[in-house]
Amino acid sequence: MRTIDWRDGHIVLIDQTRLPGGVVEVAINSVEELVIAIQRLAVRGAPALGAAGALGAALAVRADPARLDRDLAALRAARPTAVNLAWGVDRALRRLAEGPDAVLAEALDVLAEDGVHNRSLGERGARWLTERLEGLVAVQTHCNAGSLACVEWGTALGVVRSLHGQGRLRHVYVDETRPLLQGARLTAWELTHLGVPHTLVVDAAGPTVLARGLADAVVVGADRIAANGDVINKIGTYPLALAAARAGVPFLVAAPESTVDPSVPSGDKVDIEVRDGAELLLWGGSRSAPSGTQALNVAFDVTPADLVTAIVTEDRVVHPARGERPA
Ligand SMILES: CSC[C@@H](O)[C@@H](O)C(=O)COP(=O)(O)O
Repeated sequence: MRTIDWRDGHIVLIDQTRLPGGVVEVAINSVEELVIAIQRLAVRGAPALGAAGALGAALAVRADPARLDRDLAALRAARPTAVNLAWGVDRALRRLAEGPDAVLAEALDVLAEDGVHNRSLGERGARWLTERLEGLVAVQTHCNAGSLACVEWGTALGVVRSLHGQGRLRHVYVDETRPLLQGARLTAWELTHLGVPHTLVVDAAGPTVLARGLADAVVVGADRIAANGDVINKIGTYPLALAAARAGVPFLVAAPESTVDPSVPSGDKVDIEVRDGAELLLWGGSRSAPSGTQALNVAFDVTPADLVTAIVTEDRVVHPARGERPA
């Protein structure tokens, strides 16, 4: 089942806020509804946001032409950090002159390519690891870069799935990924369904997992990759990269080419999303900090290129720590 798809003239998506409680599908009939779904993280993860952008553009061009510019601007701006969202909008609009059916066809191509690209980059990432590591491989990951973050298959979890398929995977350590628990709720849910052995740890334990030699590599996805190889991903990725360097284990980033943004020279130029402090201050509806406490809810961080051992995409491997640039 795809995370996001087009059915009977509208978008359907799995509401990720409802997992792991249950798989609940939501129908999206307008750009306005889609923007809300993106902002509340019902659909999330960079490649899935690319698909949402493309399908959202298809919805926009079928609606009232007087709203088109406003709808497209709202869609592009729904979340600022993952470059894939605006990329998906622009990709579908390439065929605007041919009419709404052509825009939809282009959007559906984006969805079809997602699974193909993810399988390819997953295999490339697994090969990169098995050429360097002996025996069974244990992986540490962060956030969710699985099929739920894409249309299907997954990026970092695509690497994990390839390793698992080859009988080369020992274990996956999953950071819970505060404050919205994409690791605990989504990655652990996916790995459970795949029959992949895994262990959940609090985010702060990630560096200790590496220091104790429990994981042989860190494998994560990305929301944006700057031209110099800086990697922008879920907050908490950068500490893992520091710990991986200290422990001498590779830090591997698995992402499609659509996540590379040649227009951004380095990570410090990327708009990092700051979300509502309530996500930190409330826990299951009750306060986790005294009333009046301020919260800074920074949703992403920048891992400098010199800590990124390799980036694998559907087309290539780039080694930023050796000075290679993705763009
Ligand atoms: C293949 S998904 C890569 C990233 O998008 C993922 O690691 C991530 O940081 C997602 O953040 P989210 O806030 O859940 O959209």
